[in-house]
Amino acid sequence: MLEFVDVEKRFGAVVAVDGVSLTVARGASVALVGASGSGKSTLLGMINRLVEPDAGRISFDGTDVRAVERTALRRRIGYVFQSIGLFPHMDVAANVGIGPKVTGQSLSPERAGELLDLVGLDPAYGTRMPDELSGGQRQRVGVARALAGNPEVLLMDEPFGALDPVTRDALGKRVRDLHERLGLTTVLVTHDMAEALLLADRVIVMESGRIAADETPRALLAGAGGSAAQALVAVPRAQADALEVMRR
Ligand SMILES: Nc1ncnc2c1ncn2[C@@H]1O[C@H](COP(=O)(O)OP(=O)(O)OP(=O)(O)O)[C@@H](O)[C@H]1O
Repeated sequence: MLEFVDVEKRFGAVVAVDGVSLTVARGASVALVGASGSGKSTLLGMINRLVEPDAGRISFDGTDVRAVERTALRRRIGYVFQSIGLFPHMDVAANVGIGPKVTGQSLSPERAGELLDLVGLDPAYGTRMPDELSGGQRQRVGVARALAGNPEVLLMDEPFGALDPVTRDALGKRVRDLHERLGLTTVLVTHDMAEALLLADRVIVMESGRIAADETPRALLAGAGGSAAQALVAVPRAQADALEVMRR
């Protein structure tokens, strides 16, 4: 579904993405993890042309993304990010329908309601204004908005970063469920290795713009992936061990 071939992106002297080659199969659920500044968001943003590479090629469903018009590409690729950026003067239903509206279509209230239901929000929230929602509810609206164009791919950049742990867990599970039900190909950027291990089928660890490891959660938990990956896995493992000791 997605292919990167020798992709490079520089910002002045900084090499944000340094010769990445990668394929993502249709239906895969991939997490991108790594330290701050390792190039995760830049790599993600090149898929829907928020960021243009300096070298290399990115294909979506077999076509070079540069050959696809940006609005057409973004209809097929839903995008959710941390500061979700709902339009404050538009109600929730209008915010959910903003993508189709940009391409000259309109979303019926029924469809907006269906999308809200899909992300676990009461369809009656469609008439609320964004400032009448909690942070978690706003993120759910962001996911509904990303799904409004029936995308094949869902890109998520730290979508749960600002949420409390309980809401974060619930929304993570909901997104994983939607991934299955809608047959999406999902790429999730997260700082949280535990989240990556629990939600994705494949975990890619970025380090200084390169792929340091590309493993299944099971392989990572069994010790694969090298030192950078294992340093990240050590954090949730140590927490789980500490809790287990307290329980005894
Ligand atoms: N628009 C930009 N202009 C200049 N430098 C940028 C820009 N976007 C990213 N960078 C730089 O590129 C590098 C990679 O940034 P990127 O945001 O991709 O990392 P990240 O792994 O997603 O980090 P974080 O986890 O903190 O979001 C960093 O050094 C960053 O400062």
